[in-house]
Amino acid sequence: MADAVRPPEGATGVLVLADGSIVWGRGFGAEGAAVGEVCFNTAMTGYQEVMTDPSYAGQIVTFTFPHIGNVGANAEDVEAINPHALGCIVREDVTAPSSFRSTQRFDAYLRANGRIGLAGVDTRALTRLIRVAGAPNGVIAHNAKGEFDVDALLAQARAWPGLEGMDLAKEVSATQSYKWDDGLWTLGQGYATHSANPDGPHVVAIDYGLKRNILRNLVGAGARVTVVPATATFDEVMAHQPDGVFLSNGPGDPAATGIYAVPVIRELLDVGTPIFGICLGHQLLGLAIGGKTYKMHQGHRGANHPVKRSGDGRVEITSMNHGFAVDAESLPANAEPTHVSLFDGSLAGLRLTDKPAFSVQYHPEASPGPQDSHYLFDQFVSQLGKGAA
Ligand SMILES: NC(=O)CC[C@H](N)C(=O)O
Repeated sequence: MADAVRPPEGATGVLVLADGSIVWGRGFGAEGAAVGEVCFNTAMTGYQEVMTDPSYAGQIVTFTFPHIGNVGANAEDVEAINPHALGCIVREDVTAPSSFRSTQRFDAYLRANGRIGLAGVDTRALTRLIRVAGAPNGVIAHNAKGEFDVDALLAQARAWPGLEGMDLAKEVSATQSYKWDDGLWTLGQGYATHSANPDGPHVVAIDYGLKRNILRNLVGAGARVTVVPATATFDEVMAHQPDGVFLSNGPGDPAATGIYAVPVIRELLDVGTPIFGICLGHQLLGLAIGGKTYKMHQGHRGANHPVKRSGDGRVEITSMNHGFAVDAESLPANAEPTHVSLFDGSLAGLRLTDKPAFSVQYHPEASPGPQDSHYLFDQFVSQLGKGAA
């Protein structure tokens, strides 16, 4: 590679894919380079929630919606204290924020948090490439002087092992347990926060990379919540005397995280603890009961994914963010598929027929996204009894 890799005039950012594709653009946010899997998200709102969702650790997000950054950034719409996605790729340059809730420009927010942006990209073409070829590994880089060593970036993209087999939950999880006391009531168009019901059932949430809005919804449904690290043992979970255990979402390959998570979940199932899992938590429950997970071609990431409920045939519009899935064919006889994706027929929910455990592949906490599936929090907390709201 020689002349072909000189940046075009004005290019201050680049995406280099492991297949040798080079996408030039204008860098924003932090300068530097980051390697990961390049995926796309079709949501039209919620870029800050997406960037801070720990499930995106190890990933670079292409937003298909062309105007990203136009409502700025604030301290309330975060799903974790810092962004976890490595960077983002967008069509239009980030503009000055137009929202009364904004406290900072989105590009300044990314810069302050060490995350790289790349603007001016034909995100439709990139999305088509990902759809056809599958989510590629790549490097996103930003240099204000437009100086890039493309050969080195390509070597970095090719050397990255990929998400398959990677346990990232341990890296994003809390390392100490803590109580969560911030609940959420949805009131028509808006919401109000409130403290946990001191007499509510106690939910212990295992943090594989959890989103704050899940905790708000658990408290909103009437629970008291204690969060424990991903590596908590069965005894450590039980020491909190849970009425129910929540298995969180999170990044990486469920099979890799399952090496330490599955034995704990199996013991919880054995003693009959009620369990609710979301996304990675759903995949880990699937593995714990003897099912298998697989890497999807390009995954599901967006806020308008229809799933069908097998119970009553109704359709829920859901928020999704996953690149792995539980193989429905691998489920044992005591597991019933409860939801299925109407986009590709993949498994979107399951429940056990002989134990109080259920899970969904999608994100019922609706952040960002539709609220059709909020009922799952009530379903979980109300079965725990003891004064649930
Ligand atoms: N949101 C999540 O929990 C994602 C789960 C898993 N890391 C996947 O990509 O499928």
